[in-house]
Amino acid sequence: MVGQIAEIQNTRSAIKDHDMESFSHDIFHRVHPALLKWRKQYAFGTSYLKGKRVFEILSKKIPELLPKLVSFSWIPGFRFLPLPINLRLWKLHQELDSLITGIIDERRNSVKSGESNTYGNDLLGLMLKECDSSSNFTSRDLIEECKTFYLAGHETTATLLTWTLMLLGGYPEWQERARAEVGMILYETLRLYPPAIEVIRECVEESWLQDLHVPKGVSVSFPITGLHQDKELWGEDAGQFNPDRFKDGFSSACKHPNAFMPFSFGQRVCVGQPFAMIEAKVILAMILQCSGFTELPP
Ligand code: HEM
Repeated sequence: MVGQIAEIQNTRSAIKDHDMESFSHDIFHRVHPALLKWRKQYAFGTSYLKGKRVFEILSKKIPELLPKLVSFSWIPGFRFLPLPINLRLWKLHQELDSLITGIIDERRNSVKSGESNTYGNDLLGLMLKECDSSSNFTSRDLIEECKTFYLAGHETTATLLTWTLMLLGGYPEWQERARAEVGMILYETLRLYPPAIEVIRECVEESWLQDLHVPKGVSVSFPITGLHQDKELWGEDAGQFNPDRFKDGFSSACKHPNAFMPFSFGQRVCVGQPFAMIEAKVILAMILQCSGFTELPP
């Protein structure tokens, strides 16, 4: 039992750290050597080990400072004061910028030096082409987009997989069915434990949400977890793990088509959604194929 939990925890830390070397030993090598080629395909054309410090800053170092920063956020102009916490934050941002600039420059230089004749067709290559051909997409935008992708594509899928393994440990009957119905299981996990627990939107014009007045400029938070576990929308078993509710698609799983929104909705819907689902399905299929874990302790 302890071993099974340790396996889940190890998998989480392997996924979370994006330490693809150890991850490959745990998962790829034990499953199918043909899958090893996937280790070479990255959005930024560089190994995750190179991006490790970027991940560390975005998902550990900056979040560590957040509680303190939030507690001072009511002081007008606080973020501009050269206090130790702000200095630390600015330094981390500087380091982040120079790491990402390094990755971008490396790609630019490979074309300049003739080592390669195109920027390539991965995410960074496509963004670089856009940056060179459009005045609307500046080098600053490029750096910020890279940061968004590093952050948005990292913690979310790892969290989804962690909760999926937790739930499969708690509901062993679903481990067998998972081989055929992995999609439903992932959706049900996303419903119960959405990695993004809320989305925030600024109201650009005075609006009414039924009888709730929302003045222009006010930020509105949509609590995704609350929406996903609302009994009025999902029925009395809203708090239970029941992937079967998705067997006929989203529309029949719930009373409102937009009540399931782990990837948000509308114009700013997650651009990584199809990628994240494929990534999660492949990793889960590989884990199920090679792991022997069955039940979690009561
Ligand atoms: C289970 C995995 C994931 C979940 C639950 C998730 C969830 C979300 C949500 C809720 C948003 C909207 C945030 C907002 O509007 O405030 C979002 C945006 C975004 N996501 Fe994901 N995401 C996941 C995986 C990924 C992956 C793998 C990538 C990249 C490879 C990615 C890239 C992005 C980007 C770039 C945005 C910003 C889109 C925009 O503002 O136009 N996400 N994601």
